[in-house]
Amino acid sequence: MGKDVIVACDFPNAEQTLAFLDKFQGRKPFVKIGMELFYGAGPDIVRQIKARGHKIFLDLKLHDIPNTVKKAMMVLRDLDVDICNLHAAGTIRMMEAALEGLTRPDGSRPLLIAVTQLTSTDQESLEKDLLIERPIDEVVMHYALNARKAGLDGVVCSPLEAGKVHDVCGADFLTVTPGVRFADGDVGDQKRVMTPAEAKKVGSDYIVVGRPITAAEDPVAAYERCVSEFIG
Ligand SMILES: O=c1ccn([C@@H]2O[C@H](COP(=O)(O)O)[C@@H](O)[C@H]2O)c(=O)[nH]1
Repeated sequence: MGKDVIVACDFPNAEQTLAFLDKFQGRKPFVKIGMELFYGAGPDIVRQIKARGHKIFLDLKLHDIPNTVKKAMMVLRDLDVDICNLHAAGTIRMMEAALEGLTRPDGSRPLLIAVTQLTSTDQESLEKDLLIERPIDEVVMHYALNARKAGLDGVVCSPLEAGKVHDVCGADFLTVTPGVRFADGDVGDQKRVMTPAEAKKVGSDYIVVGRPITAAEDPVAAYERCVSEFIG
């Protein structure tokens, strides 16, 4: 898998999502299906988008006891997506169990990546809300190393941490980075952000972009702007 822009399709139902993807007329952006769409439209939305030829990152961020996560991954593996994820905070054992569950009887599986610290978290909320009194990038590196130890393929982090994750975990360890905004854009609830051009400079493998594209007056032009800044 090479560098790419993943579009977060945070819509409440299949109709709005498919109408949005229709605007791309023949282009097949890499699609992220998150909780809103998956819970609103059900698993069939994965099959519908896959059948249209898109790659899919299923962003359900599992976080539970190892047995429950393993069993849930055994269900998700049959959806045939390209990337699945979970929270690294669930422990190394939970991540190992997830990997076991996601692996099909023939040995194949989607890529599995771990959320380190949500890009809506900053140093203040880390300390005050979560009582984690270490620098946020240190926490991200610790969770990334745990994910690598568990055998995962990479992490979700801010582009701010992508370079250091590669230094610590290796160039092949994937960095999938939300928290991306245009220089002239609204940050919203995101806290650790970079532009697509900055994410390219620091070596993010994938940028995940939602509202700057989905809420744009011309979503296809906004997508093209991301592609040209990030990939060139
Ligand atoms: O740390 C994380 C993990 C996941 N996300 C998801 O990415 C998109 C970002 O959407 P924007 O509209 O570009 O903010 C969204 O679906 C999040 O659930 C994240 O932002 N940060």
